[in-house]
Amino acid sequence: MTLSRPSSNTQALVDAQLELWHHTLRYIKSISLKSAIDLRIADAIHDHGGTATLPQIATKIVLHQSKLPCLRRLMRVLTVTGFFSIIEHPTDGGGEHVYGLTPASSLLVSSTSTNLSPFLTMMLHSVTLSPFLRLSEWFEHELPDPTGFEMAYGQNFLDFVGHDDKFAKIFNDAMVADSSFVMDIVVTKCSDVFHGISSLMDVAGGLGGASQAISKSFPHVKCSVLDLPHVVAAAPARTNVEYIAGDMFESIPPTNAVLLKLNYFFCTDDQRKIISSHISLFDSSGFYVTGAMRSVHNNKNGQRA
Ligand SMILES: C[S@@+](CC[C@H](N)C(=O)[O-])C[C@H]1O[C@@H](n2cnc3c(N)ncnc32)[C@H](O)[C@@H]1O
Repeated sequence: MTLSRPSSNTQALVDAQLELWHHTLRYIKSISLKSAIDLRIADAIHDHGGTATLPQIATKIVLHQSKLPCLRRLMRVLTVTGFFSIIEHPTDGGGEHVYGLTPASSLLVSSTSTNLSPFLTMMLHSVTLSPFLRLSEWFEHELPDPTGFEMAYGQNFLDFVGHDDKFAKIFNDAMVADSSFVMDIVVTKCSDVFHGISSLMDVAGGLGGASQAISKSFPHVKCSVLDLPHVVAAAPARTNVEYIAGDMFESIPPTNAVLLKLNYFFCTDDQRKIISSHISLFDSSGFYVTGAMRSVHNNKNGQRA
């Protein structure tokens, strides 16, 4: 039996359907990544010397034996997307795929200082993701309020973190992971921004990971962290960093330079305006905002320095 070729119209229709499927199922990439993080597959490969077969991975993770074929399918997704590499293919005579780490999955190995798993865990958590499922509903409401997050939970992101101990731990671990990763790069590659300043206020600086890295590399900069009282109460003792309990929406203590690391990312537009108005009150020589690996340095007149 010979199959007749589809007409160009039919082909276009089927191509369009395929494109829709691709767009619709794109989340499989993120969900597979989340599974790899939760199952600690990168650790399993790393602990096995950097390369491992499926049965070797299976001995290092929590997996029901009956799910081994399913793990193989997950690894297929994760290698096709380039997240893990295939070092060796099985031969005709049998054998197993040998999997290895890529530069991206190397950043999920928990024993390294560049481990970003906690940050991805927070970003792929159902608390963070579920408001996006209601994005179209958010478009029905008049600006400025509520944000998508507020619509889903009745409070803004930072308040939610303050009221939910379990998510707060996930969130704080995420911030510590991000700080230890990014600050190593900031203090070595962007050191010029710290010259010529004598004090720095890390506004909403959490447990102070960023300030500690700055203080260690630039001892001439007096670093302080401003955060909410319950966060400051958990801050590490005996560091060169001063911890100040306060509310950034009430006031920000005067300082030579301000660091706002990741805060703008989580603030509403109104909250950003309040913070900016506090900062503009004092004679600050620097205003650093970091988020999504971008860094801005403005002088007090708003000009880029
Ligand atoms: C996105 S985290 C950023 C933490 C830190 N800058 C970092 O990058 O690791 C937000 C921080 O804002 C703090 N925060 C929330 N509301 C605050 C407020 N009103 N005043 C001061 N800090 C606040 C939280 O406790 C949390 O530590």
